[in-house]
Amino acid sequence: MNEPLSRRGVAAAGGGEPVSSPGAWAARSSEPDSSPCAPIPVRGIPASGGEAAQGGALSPACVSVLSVRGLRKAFGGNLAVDGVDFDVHAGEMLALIGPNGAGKSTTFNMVGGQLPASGGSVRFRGSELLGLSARRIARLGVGRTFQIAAVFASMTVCQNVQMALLAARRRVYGFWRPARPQQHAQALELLQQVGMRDQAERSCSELAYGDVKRVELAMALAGDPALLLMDEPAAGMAPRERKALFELIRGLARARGMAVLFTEHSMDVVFDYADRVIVLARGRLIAQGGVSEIRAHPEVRRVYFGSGASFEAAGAEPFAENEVGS
Ligand SMILES: Nc1ncnc2c1ncn2[C@@H]1O[C@H](COP(=O)(O)OP(=O)(O)OP(=O)(O)O)[C@@H](O)[C@H]1O
Repeated sequence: MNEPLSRRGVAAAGGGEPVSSPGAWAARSSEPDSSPCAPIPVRGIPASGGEAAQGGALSPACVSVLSVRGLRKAFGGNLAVDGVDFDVHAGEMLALIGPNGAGKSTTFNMVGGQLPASGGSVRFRGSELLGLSARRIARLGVGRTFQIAAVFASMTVCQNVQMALLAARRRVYGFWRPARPQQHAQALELLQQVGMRDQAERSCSELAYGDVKRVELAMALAGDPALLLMDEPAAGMAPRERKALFELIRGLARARGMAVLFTEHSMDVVFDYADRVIVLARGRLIAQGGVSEIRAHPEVRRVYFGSGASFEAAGAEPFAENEVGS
């Protein structure tokens, strides 16, 4: 586990063979806003091409990092997640949206190992995740951030990232001192990537909320994840701040070839930053596709607005208008 902070190659689903380095991915992806992948057809939902997906075969860079099939979760008689299928690809920003109670958090928690599934399969780079602990899943290369950023307020920015590096390398706390110079340099490198290098020695308690979210992102990157799960990363942030955060996340996804699966209630960021969108309602996947397809999708509009309205009319903030989301 002493590998350098530079990114790992991305391993193929099923085989574990590195097929794409981030450098190679960046070279192929000269258009930073273009989606890396065409959609994969999944059970029950036609794979009508996303904007960047028109016209043919999948790009060689389009490696499925996560494959979810038939995922289910029952809470007693309530089927919170009901046979959900989707893929997330290297370098891709995939948004998981849906009204309150749709099953987004439940899905996230099953993928991240916080919640046992009732059925189905979650394969990460070919390995089954269901049944593994959250810690084990993290060590396989699945990073996670939470709605409420989890940092130690009493520690400096750099110390927080050093702790995350130690945890990622399975070092016990007693190794803190000997490991410190190396961890410090690596922490600074990560902080550079999230634009927080110049605040490394500040206490986290002094930071603006947007900066705390950047620190949390640097901590999630300490495990060098091939997949990052972000549960409402921009919750509680002002529009300008959340756009800046999503610019950063998308840049990191592209540069590292890192797949990002995120939930978000702010439709402006979903529509601006997602390569593809999957939509849950009452535990079922009702649509998947590119942003413009999802905006125009009759079933999606129906679950968000009833009938008649549109995302455009609601100013891309349907939940605020309709009080069906947080
Ligand atoms: N621990 C639990 N025990 C029982 N029912 C639960 C539990 N967690 C979630 N549920 C139920 O599962 C369904 C899906 O909830 P979930 O939190 O996944 O939805 P969500 O899409 O994340 O909603 P929100 O946007 O409000 O966060 C809801 O009906 C919810 O009441």
